[in-house]
Order: sequence, then structure tokens, then C-alpha cells
Amino acid sequence: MTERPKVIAAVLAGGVGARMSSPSPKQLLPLDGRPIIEHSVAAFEACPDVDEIIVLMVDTHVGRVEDLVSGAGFTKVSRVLPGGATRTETSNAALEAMSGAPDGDLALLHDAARPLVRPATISACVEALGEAGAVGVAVPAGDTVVRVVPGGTGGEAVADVPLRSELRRMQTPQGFRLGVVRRAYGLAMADPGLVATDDCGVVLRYLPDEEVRIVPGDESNIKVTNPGDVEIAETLLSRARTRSAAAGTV
Ligand SMILES: Nc1ccn([C@@H]2O[C@H](COP(=O)(O)OP(=O)(O)OP(=O)(O)O)[C@@H](O)[C@H]2O)c(=O)n1
Ligand SMILES: C[C@](O)(CO)[C@H](O)COP(=O)(O)O
Repeated sequence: MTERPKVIAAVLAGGVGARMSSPSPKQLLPLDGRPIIEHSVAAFEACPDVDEIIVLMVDTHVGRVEDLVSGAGFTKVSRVLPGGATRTETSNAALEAMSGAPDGDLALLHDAARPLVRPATISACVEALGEAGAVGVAVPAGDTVVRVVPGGTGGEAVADVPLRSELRRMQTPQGFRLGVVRRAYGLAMADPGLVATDDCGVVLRYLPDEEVRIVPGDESNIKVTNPGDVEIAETLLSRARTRSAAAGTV
């Protein structure tokens, strides 16, 4: 019998939350009485497909998160490590922290700022990695999305309107066979022109022959980014609870 690959999740919490303008990193803000990051880690702790969790936190708050992890009784969290200066550097630090794992193991990279991720979505990523080397959770674009260029009066003008039916909004988790994402990040980190806003994009750019598979996400898996998003997350959380209670799953 072949052993199943180990699944290691990294919760990326190295950001300071500049757009949120809060005095502490936004992943420490309370959501339903618990820090946002605790919800994110709890989803991976609850997912039966995840074996180990590594948390990458802003270096000044590593100790705070270590306390939070022991207080919450998370048993899968092996380490809380400092993140990098950018999200991409934090992802790279997560991959370095997995350096002892073989190429066939699986890595899941998740924004700590997406506290409403469901364990079922995490499992769907793991399942898709049985067929593809890279997978990302995404939802259809609801609005028309346009590409812009500088406009006449210092503003912007529409350059083109990509076909909306072909557009998706990427979320996290994004999952990878370790050998694939290691190769992609090896090339990316050596590229002085590196620009990346997500990890699937890094694989697509540096390993263009690698299929990056889409796993359907859900609209409630929002990224807490701007002031007001915590209130939206509270509403979505309470709606999900009401639904689960009505379905008898809570
Ligand atoms: N150096 C960084 C920057 C971001 N992130 C993480 O990547 C996720 C998505 O990033 P974003 O929403 O941009 O978070 P911040 O960088 O904190 O926000 P801002 O850009 O407003 O400063 C978050 O969980 C954030 O903590 C990270 O691990 N390391
Ligand atoms: C990875 C991501 O959440 C996919 O939508 C997003 O690109 C992160 O962007 P941010 O500027 O670091 O929030």
C-alpha cells in the first residue's frame, strides 16, 4: 500500500495590515470574540486531511501567537516563525520551513486574513492535488473587470474588457506538490523583476507547463483587508452558524 503524502499547511500572517489602519496587525483583531488568526488556524486544525500547521507571523508578535496557539489547544501547530517583508517572502519562508519534507508531500498556503475558510474547501484542495501539481481556490467574477491605462487628465482609461465568463477571483488556500512549488519559488526568488500577488501566479509564471487547477471556492471566504471587513465577516459567520443550526450540523 502506498503511503499518502503528508499535508503541511502554512498560515501566512506576516502582514501589518496597513489598509486596515489598526494599531496591531489585523490578524489579531477580534472576530466573534477570538482573534482572526485563531479562526484561520482552527479551520486547518479541524480539517482531517491536514497533518501539520506552521504559522508565519510578523516578527514582533511571534510570542503572542505562540501563546494563542497553546491557549487554544491546537495540536497540529508545530512552529510559529517570523514572516518576511512581503507576502511572497513569507510564502518563501514557509517553504524553507518545510525543507525537511520530501518533494511528494503537499503544501497548503493560506492567508491568515481569510478566517472564514471552510475545512471542506481545504479538503477539496488536497483532493485536487491528487491530479494536479498546483491548485487554487477561486470564485467567478461577479462584476465586469477591466484593464486600465493612464487617462487623459491624470486619471485612468479602460484599455480592455476581458471576457467575464473566463475570469475568476483567486482566494486561498492554494495548494502544491512541494517539488513543484519549490522549483517555482527557486526561480522566482532569483528573479530581480519578481512581481507576485499570489502563489499560484508564481507557479504559472515560472513553470508555465504546470497545470494550475481551480477548485471552486465560496463567496464567504473573504479576505479581511479594509476597515468594515471585520463587520462583514461577523455577519457572514453568524449567517453560517444559523444555517448549520437549521441543518442540524451544530
Ligand atoms: N509580509 C507579509 C505580507 C502579508 N502577509 C499575509 O498575507 C495575507 C494577505 O495579505 P494582506 O491582506 O495584504 O495583509 P497585509 O499585508 O497585512 O495588509 P496590507 O497590505 O493592508 O498591509 C495576510 O494574511 C497577511 O498577513 C504575510 O504573511 N507577509
Ligand atoms: C493571495 C490573495 O489572497 C489571492 O486573492 C491575494 O492576492 C493577496 O493579496 P494581498 O495584497 O497580499 O492581500
